[in-house]
Amino acid sequence: MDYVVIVAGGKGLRMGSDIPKQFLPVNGFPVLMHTIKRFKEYSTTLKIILVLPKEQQEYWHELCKKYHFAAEYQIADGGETRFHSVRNGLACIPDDETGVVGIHDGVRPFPSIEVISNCYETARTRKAVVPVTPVVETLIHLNADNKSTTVPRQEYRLVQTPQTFDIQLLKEAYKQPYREDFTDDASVAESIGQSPTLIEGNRENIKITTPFDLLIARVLA
Ligand SMILES: Nc1ccn([C@@H]2O[C@H](COP(=O)(O)OP(=O)(O)OP(=O)(O)O)[C@@H](O)[C@H]2O)c(=O)n1
Ligand SMILES: C[C@](O)(CO)[C@H](O)COP(=O)(O)O
Repeated sequence: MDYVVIVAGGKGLRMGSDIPKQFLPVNGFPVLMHTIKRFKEYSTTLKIILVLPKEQQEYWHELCKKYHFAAEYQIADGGETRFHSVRNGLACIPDDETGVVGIHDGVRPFPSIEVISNCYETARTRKAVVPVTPVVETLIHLNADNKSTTVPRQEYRLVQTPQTFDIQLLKEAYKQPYREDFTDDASVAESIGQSPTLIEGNRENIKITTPFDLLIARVLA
């Protein structure tokens, strides 16, 4: 069985809005509804686990009623960091389950169906897959004295989600204690020795982080 854990347990501090950014409207619907719809379009049999802050779950149910949004999913509680939220989501998958699990940011509403499909299919053989895009501007490194050095941008990639994994592999990786450098799921898998296969992401698959990103999302939707 394949799963997606959609993490929407964050506070959205950089957005600075009263309600967390995953609930803000983009062209008539909350961001998170766009995201869930994308995965339902990809597959009607994919099991969806939605991670939400405990204190926002009632609000989410009200939004679903208001927007007549009906989808089948299991809800898990958000944690202190993204790592903890993912771990809570993974705990909903039976321990002996086989298949692929994708971890996706609730605030990335525009992964293409082609990228989602490529992530899941590639993970069946490669076990850990990450969609990336090239760096399209000049990149500099700042040292401790704020001195800048231009670095070869072809050696870097921008990382997106969904990141897809063999279920048993990712469950094992998430048994580790939290570390600050675990900023995504590939970094957690890497630390148990599994380097990811990189595939091409889609540039519209932005992470809505700041008010500027919300403007872009309203154009892309
Ligand atoms: N404790 C957390 C923190 C983040 N996330 C989720 O991880 C994704 C990417 O995180 P980010 O963009 O950093 O979201 P926030 O943590 O909400 O934003 P900020 O860092 O600005 O507070 C988001 O879908 C967010 O809801 C989560 O599920 N649980
Ligand atoms: C997981 C992620 O979306 C990959 O780009 C990203 O690292 C999450 O962002 P955060 O701001 O570090 O939570």
